[in-house]
Amino acid sequence: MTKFSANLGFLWNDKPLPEAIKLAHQAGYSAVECHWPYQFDADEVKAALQETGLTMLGLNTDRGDVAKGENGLSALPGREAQAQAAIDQAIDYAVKTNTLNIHVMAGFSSGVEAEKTFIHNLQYAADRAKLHNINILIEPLNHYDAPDYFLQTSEQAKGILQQVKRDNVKLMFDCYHLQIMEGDICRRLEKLMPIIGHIQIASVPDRQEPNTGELNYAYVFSKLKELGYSKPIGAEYKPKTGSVDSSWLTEYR
Ligand SMILES: O=C(O)[C@H](O)C(=O)CO
Ligand SMILES: [Mg+2]
Repeated sequence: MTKFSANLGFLWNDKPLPEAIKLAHQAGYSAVECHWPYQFDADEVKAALQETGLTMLGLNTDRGDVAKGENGLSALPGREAQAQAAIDQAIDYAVKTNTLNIHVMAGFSSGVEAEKTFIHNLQYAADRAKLHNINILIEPLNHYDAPDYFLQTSEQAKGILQQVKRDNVKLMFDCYHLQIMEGDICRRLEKLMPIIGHIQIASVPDRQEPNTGELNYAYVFSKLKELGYSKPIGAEYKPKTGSVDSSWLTEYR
């Protein structure tokens, strides 16, 4: 049976996070994940997780000054202090809510110095997260939604992970972004499985319910089953009608 995690950055994101967790549980999700939970009291989030029995699979580091267009800090040379403060904040929240993974956001940058900075900040994050059994994730984003984002492909991510040299830093394989940037999803899943920490889905190209669009997720899920992947898959999509309808879940379970 394929299990799914509700991404509460997109699903029920008009509700307070503790309420969204309960709605995800009622809708039949096996886990939850979020984007930036920091405005919500960690104790209340933890209580909702305990009440529902759901696990929070992931949260993101702060993006920086969003009004100025920032989308992460960890690959920005000269911003190490802020990037590491964002990592500390994420670890603190993850510890309080028993969250399993932290997505360290790179930001808009490019070049050798940006890569060195990203690797250095990832090592900082990995060593601190390890003390709490938390994994660090890095995620390539597609160049339509996040033009000039530092990390754009799984090949680039693999090279970064080889240089970071920490076993608790993994790839967040978002099928939506990687279908747009590289395609060949099933072969890539197979090849990259040893370094994959979490998988996310949405339809391509509209980023809506996964049972529409150019990617055949029934086939992708059968491939994941064949590969022995049994963790919940992150449903990170924008509901077509604006309100969440999880009836697509029954097609894949
Ligand atoms: O947009 C995504 O795919 C993400 O997973 C995210 O964490 C925010 O950029
Ligand atoms: Mg994603």
